[in-house]
Amino acid sequence: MKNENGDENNNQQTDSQRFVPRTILTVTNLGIRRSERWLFRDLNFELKSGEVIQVVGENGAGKTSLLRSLCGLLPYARGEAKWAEIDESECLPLFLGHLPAVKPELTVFENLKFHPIAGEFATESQIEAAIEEVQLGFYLDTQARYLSAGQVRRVGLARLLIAQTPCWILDEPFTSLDVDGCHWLEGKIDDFAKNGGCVLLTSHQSIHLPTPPKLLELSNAEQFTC
Ligand SMILES: Nc1ncnc2c1ncn2[C@@H]1O[C@H](COP(=O)(O)OP(=O)(O)OP(=O)(O)O)[C@@H](O)[C@H]1O
Repeated sequence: MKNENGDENNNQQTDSQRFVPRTILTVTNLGIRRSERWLFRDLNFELKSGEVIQVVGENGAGKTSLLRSLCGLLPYARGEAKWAEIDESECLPLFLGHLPAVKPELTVFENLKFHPIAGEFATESQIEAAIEEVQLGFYLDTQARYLSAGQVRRVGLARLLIAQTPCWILDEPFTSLDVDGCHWLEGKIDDFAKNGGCVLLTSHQSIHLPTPPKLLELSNAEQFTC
């Protein structure tokens, strides 16, 4: 895979690395079909600790379908997606979808507390700290229905701060974020990878990290009917 500059890239592998690298996800000959069409048939890649991979491609190329399949939300038609074994104290992976899955009738706090993956091991003070960090402290007990689109996105992203997982799967996580929010999220992704996390994400915008993400390209041109 190549980075945004077109160079071969072993990103996030530095001398100051503070973790033992391991392969978190191995994708082999993966194929996904929607209706009567293959989106892709032979996708192969690995996601390792410390890596950030950005899935890119035109609208309809299959980026969301890929992420949802890897998280078990959409069946794939062929091939294999194998996750590493993880510690009991971890869960795998944390998926934030294109829509942030924030329940409007729950408060900001409750949306974190009752999230089945992120909320499982988090204490109340960790949840409150996460809400402060995404600048929603004032809205802690406010029902999410009263938040703006960017604030709803921030509730979803706050889950990243409390989840005990080595892997984030993020579908268009920058959607609705203001400029400061985008910078903040880029910083969080960079920190997470530097500390041994791995991130697979889609974004139609360039992501500015000290080491550019690897690019995984999907193409409409490879789609065909069957
Ligand atoms: N529920 C569905 N049933 C049938 N086909 C679907 C369904 N959802 C998506 N598709 C088709 O699958 C293809 C890939 O969609 P997907 O959402 O994965 O693309 P994407 O690369 O994420 O696009 P975008 O950049 O627009 O978000 C599209 O052609 C779409 O029409």
